Amino acid sequence: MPPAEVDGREPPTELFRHLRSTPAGLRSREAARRLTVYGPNELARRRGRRWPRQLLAQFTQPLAVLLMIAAGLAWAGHAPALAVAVVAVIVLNAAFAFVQERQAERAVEALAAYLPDSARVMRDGVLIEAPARDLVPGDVMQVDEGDRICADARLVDGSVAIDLSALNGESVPAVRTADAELAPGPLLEARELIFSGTSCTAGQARAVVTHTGMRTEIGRIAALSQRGKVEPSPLERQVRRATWIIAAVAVLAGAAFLPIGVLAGLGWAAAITFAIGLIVANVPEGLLPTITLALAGGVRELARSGAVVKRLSAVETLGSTTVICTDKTGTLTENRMRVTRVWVAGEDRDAAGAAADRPGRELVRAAALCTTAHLAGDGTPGDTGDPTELALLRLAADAGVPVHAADRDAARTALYAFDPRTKRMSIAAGGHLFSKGAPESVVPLCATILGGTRADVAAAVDRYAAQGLRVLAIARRSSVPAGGRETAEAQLTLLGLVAMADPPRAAVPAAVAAAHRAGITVHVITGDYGPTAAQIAAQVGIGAANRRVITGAELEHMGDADLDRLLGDHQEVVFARSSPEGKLRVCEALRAEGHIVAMTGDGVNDAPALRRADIGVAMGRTGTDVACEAATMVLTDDNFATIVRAVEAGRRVYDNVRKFVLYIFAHAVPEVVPFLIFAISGGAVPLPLTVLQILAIDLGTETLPALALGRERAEPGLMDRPPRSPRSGVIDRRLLVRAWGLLGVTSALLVTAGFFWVLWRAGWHPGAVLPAEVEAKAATMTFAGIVACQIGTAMASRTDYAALRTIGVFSNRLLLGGIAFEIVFAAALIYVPAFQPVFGTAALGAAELAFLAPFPVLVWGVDEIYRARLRGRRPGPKGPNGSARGGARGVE
Ligand SMILES: Nc1ncnc2c1ncn2[C@@H]1O[C@H](COP(=O)(O)OP(=O)(O)OP(=O)(O)O)[C@@H](O)[C@H]1O
Repeated sequence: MPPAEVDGREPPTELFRHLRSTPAGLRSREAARRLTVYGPNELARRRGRRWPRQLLAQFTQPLAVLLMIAAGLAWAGHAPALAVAVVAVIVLNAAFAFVQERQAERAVEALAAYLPDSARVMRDGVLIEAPARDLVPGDVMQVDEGDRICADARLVDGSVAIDLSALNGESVPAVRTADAELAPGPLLEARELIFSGTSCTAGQARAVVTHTGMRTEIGRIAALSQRGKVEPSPLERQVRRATWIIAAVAVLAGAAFLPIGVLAGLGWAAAITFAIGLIVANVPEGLLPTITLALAGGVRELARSGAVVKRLSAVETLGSTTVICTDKTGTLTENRMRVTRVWVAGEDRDAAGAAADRPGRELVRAAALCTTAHLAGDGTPGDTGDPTELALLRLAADAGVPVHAADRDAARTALYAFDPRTKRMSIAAGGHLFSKGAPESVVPLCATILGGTRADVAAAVDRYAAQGLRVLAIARRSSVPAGGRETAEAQLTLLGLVAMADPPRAAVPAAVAAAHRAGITVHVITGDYGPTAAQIAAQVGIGAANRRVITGAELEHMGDADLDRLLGDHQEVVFARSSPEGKLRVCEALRAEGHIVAMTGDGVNDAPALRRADIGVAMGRTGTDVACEAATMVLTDDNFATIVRAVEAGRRVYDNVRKFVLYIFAHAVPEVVPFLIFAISGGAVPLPLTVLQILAIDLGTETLPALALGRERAEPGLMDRPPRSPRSGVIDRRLLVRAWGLLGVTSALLVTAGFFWVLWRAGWHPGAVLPAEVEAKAATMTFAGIVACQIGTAMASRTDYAALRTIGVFSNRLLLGGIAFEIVFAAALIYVPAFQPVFGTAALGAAELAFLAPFPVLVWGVDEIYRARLRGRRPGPKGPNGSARGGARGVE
């Protein structure tokens, strides 16, 4: 039987009774049973089908309406075949766009699975990490600074500050405490309650879960999670604008064709038909959904390689990243700390001999007591807590003075949590105060230094730091005066120093080098000590010879102009002992200089900088939920190398979008030129292409190769180029010149040659009237010629700069399949007798096919020459002045 409904405002003992739970939590069998009764702790997705409306929207969007008007005109103009064909265009496009958008949506929704929420709950008397969806009423959960709260609960121990902005829009954190006076009033203001959807910004507490899933306050308000909202990216907006411009040009061109066609002797009805055909052919209606799908493909691929982005547009921003500001611990390094040296009783020892005498044992014990982490098996199934503290607990265990978590926690009478500003933490136990933290923070609070002078301590710190070791000072006080943290953390006795190694991740040096080749500057912003951070930076190749180290204090005193000069100086900087404000300042200074900044962070205090950066990068493993919420991208492996991979994926997706835009644009010229010839000749030349043939190209032969180009692999040299300027549009002059001027004109020449060749062979001369079969054959030659040229264009579009052989002529299987389909489709229209009268085609003979055969190679070849010339002219990316726009060339 499920426990009684509670409102959570009862006193704890009563609440536990009602919920049939205890401060030690539920047994896992009972929790599993409750899960089947209450259902998973999730917010139900909006019910009801959305797809009918989404599908309908495809038909009511402006381009579809434009095409419908065209169909109506065709019908009114007694061209029913054309009207039906245009309606087919509309229906097929809508279906296509609908499917693509659904896929894109699904890709973003699926991301949630990569970032499962979890909570720490007591099960069978042990604190474990469980999926948030498994929480049930009666569970006792622990809430720490930075956690996202995933159920409504009543505090039973401790106190926390809660950011309730998701529920009431109030951005000032509210204090919630277990022993608050019970007072009537609105639920959200109850001082003993915490709510799902809010986050903990400070403190630590335990709470008993009262409501889960849709029964929580946020479930009731039905404010659904915003995660993964699909919003148009700058790229999509640009393409939408371009689509409109092209549609307008097509309509204008169609309208201009009307009088020209009539003058050429077409007659009004035929002229209108052709005008409509031109419009329908040139409106790039399929472009936008294809781009959305390409971005979604990028999102999916990034997620698989460890970078979960929250919106499609991030993929494209990533591609233009110019600066990465990374922290050190866990991102550049493995975050697997191991104490290697200690300084105690005036001497330097290795870890094995740390506790050889009494001062050593006292140091090691004090360090281990001043922790809140748990080693595996010591109250938790796996290691939990700060790796720095785990290293201290392990040191104590290995040195023979183990500190057990349960004894430690029982003995503790006060906890002054780690403060990233002061960089130290303290606890009180057994009448003593124990402090540990950064030496600059702890040593000044010490009245006594055991085993040496302050100068000895400073020398030891620098010696360790120069080896890249992280140094903690450990101190003790034999009394705990009343009066709060500041009074307590004074008059300390320094017991010694502990130095720990945290080796760089294996993949990082190569990733840093790749970032440098790609013209990206890497700054380190870390809480650690300058010389330690500088040593790690040197090990992974950040900063090379002119690496600058700026401490938090120096940054604070630095004026804006000096900071701008420092950052604009083409050198990589290590910001050590940095504060969250410092991080934000560096971020803003870089952005003001026009940089696209990717900034990592993990703590609650990093949230503002993560929000301000172009790409806020949170650490999925060790980062707090608050940081993950604020970030645009979450790394599931916390690895710096993944950021660089994500930049590469962003560049590739952007490149691929350009590839299919190029491909789709290129056909306009060979389609329009034959009409122009017909019109300019005043009808002396037969019509080179029927309207339905144009539509067949647009709809039938072209779509699959275009999609396949969106899946092209990275081009060699992709990461040897400087970052793309964020101001440059996806459709730039170079693209248009290449699409229309080069590929388009070449195709138009070939296609026209084919057309006239057929006429010439039949003995045609200007003004001559030929049999209908000959005219049909000539038009079919134009049609087949355009298809053949588009095959060449597809191959040419596969690379932007590189020669095709460097990526392999046959390496894009999808494209080969698309081309095969294109050929079969075109052949069907040409040879199937039932289609011939509809499309105005006639069978081509061996001679015509032989004439067409070189077309693809010629178009592709011309583009190969163009790209080869481009490569010759472009400054080599690895040249001495590799043109990294605004990027420091730290290491070459
Ligand atoms: N649990 C801890 N207890 C006491 N002091 C700590 C603890 N963790 C870190 N420190 C001290 O605070 C300093 C800054 O730590 P912080 O966690 O802010 O940065 P970090 O992990 O070294 O670097 P990064 O910002 O690159 O992740 C450390 O160099 C250390 O001296």
